[in-house]
Amino acid sequence: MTPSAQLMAAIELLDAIIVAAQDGGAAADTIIARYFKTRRYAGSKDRRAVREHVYAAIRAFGARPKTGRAAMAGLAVGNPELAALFDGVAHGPKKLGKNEGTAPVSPVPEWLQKRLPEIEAKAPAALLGRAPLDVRVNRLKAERDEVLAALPEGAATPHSPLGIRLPEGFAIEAHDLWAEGKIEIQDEGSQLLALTCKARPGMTVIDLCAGAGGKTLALAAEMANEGRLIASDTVRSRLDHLKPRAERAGATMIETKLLDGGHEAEDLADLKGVADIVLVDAPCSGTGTWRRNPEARWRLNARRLEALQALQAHIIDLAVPLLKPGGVLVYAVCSLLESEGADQVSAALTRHSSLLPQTSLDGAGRRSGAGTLLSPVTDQTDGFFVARLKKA
Ligand SMILES: C[S@@+](CC[C@H](N)C(=O)[O-])C[C@H]1O[C@@H](n2cnc3c(N)ncnc32)[C@H](O)[C@@H]1O
Repeated sequence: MTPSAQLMAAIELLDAIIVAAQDGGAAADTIIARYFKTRRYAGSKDRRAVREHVYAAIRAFGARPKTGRAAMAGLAVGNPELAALFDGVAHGPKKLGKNEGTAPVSPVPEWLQKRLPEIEAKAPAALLGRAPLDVRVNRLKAERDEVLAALPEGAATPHSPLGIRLPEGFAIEAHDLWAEGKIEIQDEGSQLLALTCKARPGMTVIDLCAGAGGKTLALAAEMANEGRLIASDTVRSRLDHLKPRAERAGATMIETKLLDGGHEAEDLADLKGVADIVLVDAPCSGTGTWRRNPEARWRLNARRLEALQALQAHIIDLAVPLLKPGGVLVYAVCSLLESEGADQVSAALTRHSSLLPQTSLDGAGRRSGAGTLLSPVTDQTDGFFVARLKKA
């Protein structure tokens, strides 16, 4: 493909990604993969170049652009090399009109800028930079020193005792260590969050919003496969992904429980009062994970955020009755917004007088209300809020 044809492909893809973000359709990565499936003539260099255009636009524009052309024309402002690719020849985009293109204003949507903590609001570039590749050593199968010796490209993560940081783009899934289940791809922030649960062998632990089980696997390793570990979620396909991952990791103790959204309390009735720990890794805005998922900014709006906050409170209320006396609720969101973190916990403490906040995350992050906030700006992890609440 010529460079201008690559640009045209990026414009077409951005059109599809913009519509999908607006209508809750497929993720950008899925749209890109589908696009190239039907265009076998595009080689790996073409794919890389097109992807780079697409993600440069997604990272630069906090607010969703109107069209793919508007996005790329905006990026071309002050970039004569890119502007020259609007050459009007076959398979390329037509020439830029006079004054066409508005440069991106901010990588953070205006309505969200005001809601971010000051530290993050002042450093939007760090929220949208490229994330390193972190892996967690699976204690069920290996020790960190042994894995570090086999991975000279890696370095121990600063906070998690199980983490190894690799250069961005490192092909870890092609490595024997991954195939053997000795390591799992997991951001250091997620690792710390799982460790904050302090799950131990013999305990009963419920991972209430388990998804595909990233944290469940970490909990199984902390529990050395002894005790009870229940992974629940309302989406079957997510729980289905957990099975092969658990097999690879040698995590044999996990029970899965599919919940019927809206009727979760009935589905969880048999677990009332049994849990030493309930982890609520709640659905959220994802404002802490823009480095990996920058397109999330184009999907979020104030109404969606409000709905997520209501769901978070609902799931906390489902979790509390599952705790035994002395049990701990660990509430977490991959968000930097106080409304989903500190405020959510403060409201939960008001609703549930049996809960008492405990210290979470020694040595990493900063205090945020009754919990701790990890941030890409100050901790070089994904952004996470986490709080430990003990039931009297
Ligand atoms: C942040 S994700 C969890 C990620 C997962 N813990 C991990 O480490 O990979 C939130 C999950 O909550 C699930 N969820 C949404 N509503 C729920 C509900 N009412 N009860 C339980 N889980 C729910 C979503 O399907 C989603 O998988």
